Amino acid sequence: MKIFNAQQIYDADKFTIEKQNIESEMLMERAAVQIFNWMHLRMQGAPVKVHLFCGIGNNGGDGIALARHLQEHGYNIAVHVVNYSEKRSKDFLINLNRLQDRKVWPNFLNHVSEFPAIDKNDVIVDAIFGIGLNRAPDQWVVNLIEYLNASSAFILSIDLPSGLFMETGVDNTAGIIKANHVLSFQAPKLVFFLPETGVNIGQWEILDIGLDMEFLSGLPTQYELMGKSEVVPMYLPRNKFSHKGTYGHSLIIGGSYGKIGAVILSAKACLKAGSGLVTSYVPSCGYIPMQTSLAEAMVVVDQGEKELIDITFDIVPSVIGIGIGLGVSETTTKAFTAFLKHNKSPLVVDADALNILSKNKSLLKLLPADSVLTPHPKELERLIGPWKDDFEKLKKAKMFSNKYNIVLVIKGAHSMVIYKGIGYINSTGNPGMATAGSGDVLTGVITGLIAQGYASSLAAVFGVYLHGKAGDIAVEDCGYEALTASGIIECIGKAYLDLFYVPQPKQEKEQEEVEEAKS
Ligand SMILES: NC(=O)C1=CN([C@@H]2O[C@H](COP(=O)(O)OP(=O)(O)OC[C@H]3O[C@@H](n4cnc5c(N)ncnc54)[C@H](O)[C@@H]3O)[C@@H](O)[C@H]2O)[C@@H](O)CC1
Ligand SMILES: Nc1ncnc2c1ncn2[C@@H]1O[C@H](COP(=O)(O)OP(=O)(O)O)[C@@H](O)[C@H]1O
Ligand SMILES: [K+]
Repeated sequence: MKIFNAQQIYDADKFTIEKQNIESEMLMERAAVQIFNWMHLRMQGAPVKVHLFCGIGNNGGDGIALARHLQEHGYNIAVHVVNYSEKRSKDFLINLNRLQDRKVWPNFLNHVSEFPAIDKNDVIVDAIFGIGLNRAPDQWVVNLIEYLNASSAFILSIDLPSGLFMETGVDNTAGIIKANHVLSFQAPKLVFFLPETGVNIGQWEILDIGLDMEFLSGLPTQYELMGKSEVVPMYLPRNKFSHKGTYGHSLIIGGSYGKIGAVILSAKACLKAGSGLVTSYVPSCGYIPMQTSLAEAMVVVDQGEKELIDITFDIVPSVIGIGIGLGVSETTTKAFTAFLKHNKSPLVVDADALNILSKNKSLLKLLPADSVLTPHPKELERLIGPWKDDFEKLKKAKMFSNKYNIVLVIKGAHSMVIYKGIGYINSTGNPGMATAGSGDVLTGVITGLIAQGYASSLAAVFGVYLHGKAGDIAVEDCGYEALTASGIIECIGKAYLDLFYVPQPKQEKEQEEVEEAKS
């Protein structure tokens, strides 16, 4: 699913209005009706107090139009206009008049107003600012936002939580609504997925307000949300007459004394992802643990007993995953440097190999084109330097990826793959995956996909999706706390199966169950 910037949404609004030959307030009406239906379905006329806080732009207009529908259906509403500017939008005014025609008189708030009392059981509709916020809100509006956040009432934000900018970070985070639920128009917004801004969003949902799909699908975007329908076409089906050589030979290089487990996890995940053959390359102390815990993998040992000192081997791997459990000693750094100088295989670089690259930036140019780097945020900071907010982080990450011609996987909740200026945002995964070794599993999965012939950028996007989906499936049986990296590996197979799972219509399923019970 494409993620649009504010200008693209305004352009789509304009195009739709012209093509459908409608007034702009019709779009606002569609938006308001959709939100009303959403609320009505859940509230079923309940006499809960609904406070609508409406700005004076079109986001506020949505709120005012919604108030009319709620009032017409007998809901207990209070409308507060957050009067932060004289420049009321045309459609806001149209809807304000319609509301006043129905004898609903909003409470106009300004910098000297006392804020209305709100009970924790009330519902707040946040229609203060939408995608049009272009400077920090005045202090009294920040105070109001803080007041609403502190109320403990359920907050439903329209389009996006007020106070978030579409294309830059926020200095004063006190001025951002903490939404329990966001109803966003047409497509999710980038800020929903970034760690600094995403924390303000509980759940989000998309409402279709009928913006022209042809126009939207023709827009080039810098970000894309990758769900099942985006990744299924990447899947490479297997050929009946294939053999293990068809699916490549992965080499997993890493490990040091006390960290052989990382290589075991990675190699196991690589096999489960479908690599035809897997060899691990470890210091000699890793020989027995590798051979006893993973029968399917071959093992080549380094001359070093406790760490890698000379990375040489006589196999020709299709792809190499390197860095897990490696350590950053001077000896290993030398061995890694020498390896990079003669290596010709595609690389997936993780963990300590990234840390060595960060300390020796001149090595970056030795990476083969389209190598995949998988840093978590701390490793990323070591590679690209600090950032002032998530938007600057993305800008720097894109520059880094372009400069070295690499695929960058920024790990975290909603891991993002950066490649050729585009950010592919992952939709799977859960907080149970914040556990030791889950990154090692990801390295194995991506390596295993490249071995099978996936282009490295596709392997990164598809691999991140599968890894997260495996975590989502695994967590269903054990809960967040008990999820382990091994648990994720066990569900890689189910994550593949899920790609092609089509839920059965309920009736059909029930019928089958009846037949089964009869027989
Ligand atoms: N026809 C349309 O364009 C539609 C727009 N929709 C709504 O319109 C919203 C965007 O509306 P607007 O562009 O009017 O913008 P907003 O309502 O988000 O912002 C209000 C206006 O206040 C001004 N402003 C920005 N920052 C300010 C600040 N810190 N202090 C004071 N004033 C500030 C801006 O000039 C902006 O136009 C969307 O988020 C969505 O909710 C929906 O009604 C659907 C259709
Ligand atoms: N809250 C979360 N939601 C979704 N995925 C997560 C979350 N926390 C961590 N992950 C995933 O788990 C993995 C953790 O990797 P990493 O930090 O390298 O762990 P380790 O070094 O222990 O292997 C990444 O793929 C990341 O995206
Ligand atoms: K809002």
